[in-house]
Order: sequence, then structure tokens, then C-alpha cells
Amino acid sequence: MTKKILVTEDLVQEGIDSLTEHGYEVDMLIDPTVEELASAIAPYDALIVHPNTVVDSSLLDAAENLKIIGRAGVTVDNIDIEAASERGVIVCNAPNSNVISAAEHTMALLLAAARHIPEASASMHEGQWRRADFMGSELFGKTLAIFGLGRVGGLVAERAAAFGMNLIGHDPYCSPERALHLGVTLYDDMAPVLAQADFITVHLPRTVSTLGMFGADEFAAMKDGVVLVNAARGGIFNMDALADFVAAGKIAAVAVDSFEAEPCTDSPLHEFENAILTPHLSPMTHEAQRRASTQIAEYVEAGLEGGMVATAVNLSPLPPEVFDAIGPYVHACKMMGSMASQILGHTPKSLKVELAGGLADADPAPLLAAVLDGGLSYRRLGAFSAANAESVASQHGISVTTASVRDAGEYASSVRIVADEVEVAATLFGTEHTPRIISLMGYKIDIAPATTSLVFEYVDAPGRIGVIGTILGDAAANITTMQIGTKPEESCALVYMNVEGDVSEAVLDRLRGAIDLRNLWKITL
Ligand SMILES: NC(=O)C1=CN([C@@H]2O[C@H](COP(=O)(O)OP(=O)(O)OC[C@H]3O[C@@H](n4cnc5c(N)ncnc54)[C@H](O)[C@@H]3O)[C@@H](O)[C@H]2O)C=CC1
Ligand SMILES: O=C(O)CCC(=O)C(=O)O
Repeated sequence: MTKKILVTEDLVQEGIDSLTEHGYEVDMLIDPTVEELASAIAPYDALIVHPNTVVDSSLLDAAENLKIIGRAGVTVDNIDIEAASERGVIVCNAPNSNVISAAEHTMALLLAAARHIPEASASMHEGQWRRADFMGSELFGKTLAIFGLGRVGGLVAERAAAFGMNLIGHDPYCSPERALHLGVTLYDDMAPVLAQADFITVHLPRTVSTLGMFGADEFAAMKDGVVLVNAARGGIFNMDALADFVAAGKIAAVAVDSFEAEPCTDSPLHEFENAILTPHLSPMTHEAQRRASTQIAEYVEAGLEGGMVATAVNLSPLPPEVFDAIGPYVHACKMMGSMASQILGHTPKSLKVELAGGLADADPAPLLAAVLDGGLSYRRLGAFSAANAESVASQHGISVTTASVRDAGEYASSVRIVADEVEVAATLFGTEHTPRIISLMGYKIDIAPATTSLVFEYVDAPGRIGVIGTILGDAAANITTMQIGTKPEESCALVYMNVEGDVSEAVLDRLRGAIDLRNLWKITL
């Protein structure tokens, strides 16, 4: 039966032609109301949406045939990804389609604000010739602060560096290596960045932590005469507070391309001559629109045909032959990634994934993606699929390698990961494919981890377990399973303990004080 695709975005024809040429039936429903979309969606296998199209759980409930949702651009914050995942619907985007256009628009806004181009042009159209009123400033030698050093932020850094700007930034998830490569001095806190910047540009997603990230306190902490640009997402700047600071002359100019509610024809900034407002023009280039259209057509087709979707923002289903080989290990790998990341306490610089025994000939990519997903997704570094894992990892400064060995020792198969100095290996047990940790930090153990575990490493001596048991007992934490691994050559032992009940920081401190521990980690899976 012909597969049906509904498009609510004014896509460039090229992508639509490619879908129809490949035998899909494509229907356009541009800018539908919620009711129109809900009553139309049932027969469609795929939906390609505009950022203004809200895809929530009630629409998904009506979308009984839907397999994939495509967004011909970067942002997917209009889509309830969790609800889509629960229903097995892939969500994908075209993350590289418009980032160059967005970065170039940012540069255009920076230059336009620094040189008063919109006001000067408007005065010329009014038949005036005024020069002194539009005295500007150079970008050269000025400090540009970039908030968010992902794809767009990185491209802006490269372009601003060519203008001779001094670059500083804030992005808790950007690796020091990436910042160094971009020539950006990275700060953990916002305060020193706000205090130094002559120009500030944001390239952040709209999340709970970035909505309203810039309000009265942040504007007050900026230099007098600062210039601000937001070509990312509406809502990151508090517009009312921003208007107050523009009115007071503290902010010399502001340029905004993205608004909380679009279309936007009125805002607290509309009255100011030194507020440059553009109607979400960042992605509006022929090149970006063509790329967005052809790329999303390609990804949607891959999803409809059961292939890997390179840009799935929720994990795309594995093709059956790949799933048979490695599918049961996906959960174990996600768990190991999370465990290693919690033990390390930071993003690893290197990650090795080794497949052993019966897995030796399998494709390691989906398992690498699962390790990264488990280890990094809680840091909001983005979702990983088999097709994008390596490139997303490298964007965040993680060098990844994969290997395979025929000998899995006493197990039929196993997966071992090494994240910097942290090693974890797992195998699967029984018909339920229960993951069991068989090695941790070089200690041989065999345990199915529970939701909460404590891992102790200490110099081996009698009586340690008794002390631990007493302290946990006093804290009403119940030990449900435990495994001890030893390294006799180092006189060291590692205890992996599954616990029930709350183990607070205070209890962890008591444990640390009671025994001469090398390490104690609380792991939550
Ligand atoms: N107006 C437009 O046409 C376009 C807008 N965008 C928007 O620009 C933003 C950036 O896009 P990309 O660079 O492609 O995304 P990205 O995901 O590659 O980069 C976002 C960066 O923000 C960082 N980040 C997240 N939360 C943060 C926080 N609280 N503080 C500091 N940094 C934080 C992340 O670590 C990441 O490095 C997105 O919101 C996207 O929607 C992107 C492309 C086009
Ligand atoms: O294509 C559009 O209209 C919006 C693009 C955008 O903001 C994005 O891709 O994040």
C-alpha cells in the first residue's frame, strides 16, 4: 500500500518531488489549526512539520498510523518527544541544514547593530543624509560572549574570530578541547562572561534552564553599552526586562530574530529604534531551505523503510537483522554508559567499546550509541542514534573507538567499555537477557545492578563489610545483593552492593569516615 506523508511546512519542492518520485503520496496542509491537523492525521505514516505545528500527545493519539515525524530544521521543541517515543514514533530533524545560515544571520545582526545599518538605511529612505548620528564601533578587538557552543555557536565563533574578536563563552556541556579549538575562553559561571562582554549572542536550545536565562539581574551585570543578539529561540531573553534596560540606555542595541510566540507583530522592543527585529530570518536562505527539504525527505524515507535514521532525536528502531545480533545488549550498554559516567563524574575524553565472543562480528555502532546515550543524555548533550553517535561524540570532544575480540572468556558474549580510566563489562543472563556486570574497574564481579547501588573500593581487611552493614542498617537502607571482587596483587577489594532505601550524602559521609576507603560511588540507574 502506498505510504502517506503529511506536510505542514512550506517545504522547497525538491524534497517533496524526491518523496513522490520514490512512490510516496504527499499531501500539504500548511499552517493547520490544531483541530484540522487532528482530524486529518489518522491515515498518515509520516508527518513533516513546521516549528509552529504543535505535536503533542493528543495529536499522537489520533495519529494511529504514524511512524515518523520530520522537522526540516534544527528545533524540535514543538514536538513531545517522550510521547512520540512511548508510541514508537521516530522524531528526526535536519540539524545541519540551516546552521550556516543561522550563523551568518547572527554575524549580519552583530554588524548591523554595531554600525546602525537599519536606522541609517531608514533615514536615507526618508530623504536624509546624516552621518554623525550613526557613529558605530568596530567588531575588531571587542569581546564577544557566546552562550551555547554547539553547531551554530561554533560557526559564529569561527566567523567572529576572522573579525579579530576576543571570544569568551559559557556552555557547561562544551569540552575544553572544543573551546580551545574554537579559540573561546570558557567560563563555568555566567557572571564573568556578562561582566566582560561588549557583544553577547545566544545559541541555546529552549529548555527549562534557558527560558528566561537572561533577566533583569543578568542585564544589570552587563557592561554599559553592550550589544545583544538572539537568533536562537524566543524566551531566552526576558523581553520586558530587556526593554527596560534598552530604554535606560544600558544596552546600546539589541537584535532579535526569534520570538516566544510567532508570528510576532508587537513586542516590548518594537518601539525602540536601536532594536533590530527580523521575522525569524535565520533559516531563510535558498541554500538552507533546499538542504532542509532534501535532507528531511531522505531521513523520513529511511524511517519509513525501516532503515537507520541518521538524525533521529529519539533512538530509531534497529532493522530486524541488526536487532537479532545486538538488540538485547542495547539496554546493558546504556546502563554501562550511565555507570561509567557517574563514576567518572565528568564527560570522558575517550571511550572504547569492545564486543566479545558471539558479538565479535556484529556492527558496534548501535551499541556505541547506546553507551553514549546512557552516559551523556542526562547532560542534555542530545540523543544518539547509530548513525550520529560518532559525530555527536566528536563534537563534544570524546574520541571513540570500537574493537572486537573472539574470546569472551567464560561467557558466550560480552561488551566491555573503557571511558577514560573507568572500565565496565557486562554480559546477558537467562531468557530475559538480564544485564550482569562482570567486571568493574578491573575487578571481576558478577551482579545484576539494581536501581540504586553503592560501590566501595578499599584496601582489603577483615571486618569492612560488617561496618558498612551496620551504618546502612542504622540508616534503614537494606542491602539486597552484594558481590565482592578482589585484586590480591594490590590487596584491594571492590564491593558492588545493591541497596533499597534512601542513602543520603550524610550516610555516604559516615561510610567514608568509618573505613579507609579508596573510593565510594553511589550509582543510580
Ligand atoms: N533561528 C534559526 O533559524 C535557527 C535557530 N536555531 C536554534 O539555535 C539554537 C542552537 O542550535 P544548534 O547550535 O544547532 O544546537 P546545538 O545543540 O548544537 O547547541 C546548543 C548548545 O547549547 C548548549 N547548552 C544547552 N543548555 C545550556 C545552558 N543552560 N547554558 C549554556 N549552554 C547550554 C549545549 O551544550 C550545546 O552545546 C537552538 O535553540 C536552535 O533551535 C538553530 C538553527 C537555526
Ligand atoms: O525553518 C524555520 O522556520 C525555523 C528554523 C529554526 O528555527 C530551526 O531550525 O531551529
